[in-house]
Amino acid sequence: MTDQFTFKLLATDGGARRGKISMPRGNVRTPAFMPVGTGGTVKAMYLDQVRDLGSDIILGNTYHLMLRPGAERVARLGGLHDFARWPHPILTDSGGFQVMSLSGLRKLDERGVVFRSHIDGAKHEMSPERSIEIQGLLDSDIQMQLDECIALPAEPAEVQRAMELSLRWAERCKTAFGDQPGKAMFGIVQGGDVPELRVKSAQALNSMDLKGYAVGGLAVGEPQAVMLDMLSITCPELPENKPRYLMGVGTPDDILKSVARGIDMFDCVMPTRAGRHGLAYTRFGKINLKNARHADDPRPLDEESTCPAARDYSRAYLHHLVRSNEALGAMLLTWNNLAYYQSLMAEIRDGIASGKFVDMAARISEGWARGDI
Ligand SMILES: O=c1[nH]cnc2c(CCNCC3CCCCC3)c3[nH]c(NCc4cccs4)nc3cc12
Repeated sequence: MTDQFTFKLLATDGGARRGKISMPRGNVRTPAFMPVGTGGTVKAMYLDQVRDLGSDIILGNTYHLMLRPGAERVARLGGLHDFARWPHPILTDSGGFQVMSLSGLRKLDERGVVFRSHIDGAKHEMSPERSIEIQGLLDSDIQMQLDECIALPAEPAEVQRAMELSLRWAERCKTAFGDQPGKAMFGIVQGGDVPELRVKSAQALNSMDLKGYAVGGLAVGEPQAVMLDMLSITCPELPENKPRYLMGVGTPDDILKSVARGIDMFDCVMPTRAGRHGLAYTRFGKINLKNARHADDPRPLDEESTCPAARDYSRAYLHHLVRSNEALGAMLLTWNNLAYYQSLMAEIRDGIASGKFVDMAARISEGWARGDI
């Protein structure tokens, strides 16, 4: 048990890192995949299942929770951990990214973002200070700075403006967060696909001596090669004794290639959202259970999996559930997908610890390419 927030680098293998984040509510083995818990729940899952799959930490969704049921109400009810019955670490985002992608009428300026709720149209103001206050009311263990993430491609001048605004907001978030020993506030590196802006953003955040660093502004429409190039430029500028979180990433292939470039933490809606849309992630690649070719297939998704959803149900049955829009279809495929992602992360952690990351990554990628699934 610890009352501090610490990161320990346990092993490296090329650019890949094996580490451990220690917090009062528990430890996070890195590289880690963080399931997205939107309204304090990972959709279509019980949180006990999420935990049993090997998830050390989940994401709380600040934008949704501040609108409904409200951050002050969650605080009155004891904070998000008690509210959702998840006693382990929670990382909350600032809410800013979803304001930009979910809410209607919005205005962004130096003070922050003014927007209308997509639920009832009510007007809300989100400043860096208010975002940190909300994340504190949720009793979040890792809080994210408010930032401005712009879609790519974008004009370099626009990339620079958003990056410099995000740096000023990082300072304000650091001040608002203050000194909370068992918790962390992570800065977010911006700079789009412009190398010198990425370096400038990383170096400026570095000098703020934060407890962790996210790489933002990626997986927003650019090709994977551009994303990977930006990681190769950004990660070396970040302190090696602090965790690095690549926001919104990604596919299993994205994760393998990003771990190889020094990333420790990932979040992505893909495994959960895809599960609700009939898509199964397996070690043989993706399988779309909506496809009629599965209608008579008695095989499970993966008979060697330890996850019942992958091992015990025929593809024919899963196809039937998905085609009939049965809730159990979404439940079983979400369960399978998160189990696959967490098994991939466990294999990655073992590969790094045994100095076999490159061979392991090659073997995993060949499995996806096998086809005939
Ligand atoms: O610079 C960024 N700053 C802040 N957030 C970002 C996010 C959201 C990460 N997941 C938040 C979760 C919080 C809890 C609820 C679910 C989201 C990104 N997601 C992506 N790509 C995936 C994308 C998803 C949608 C459009 S692009 N790039 C991102 C870049 C940034």
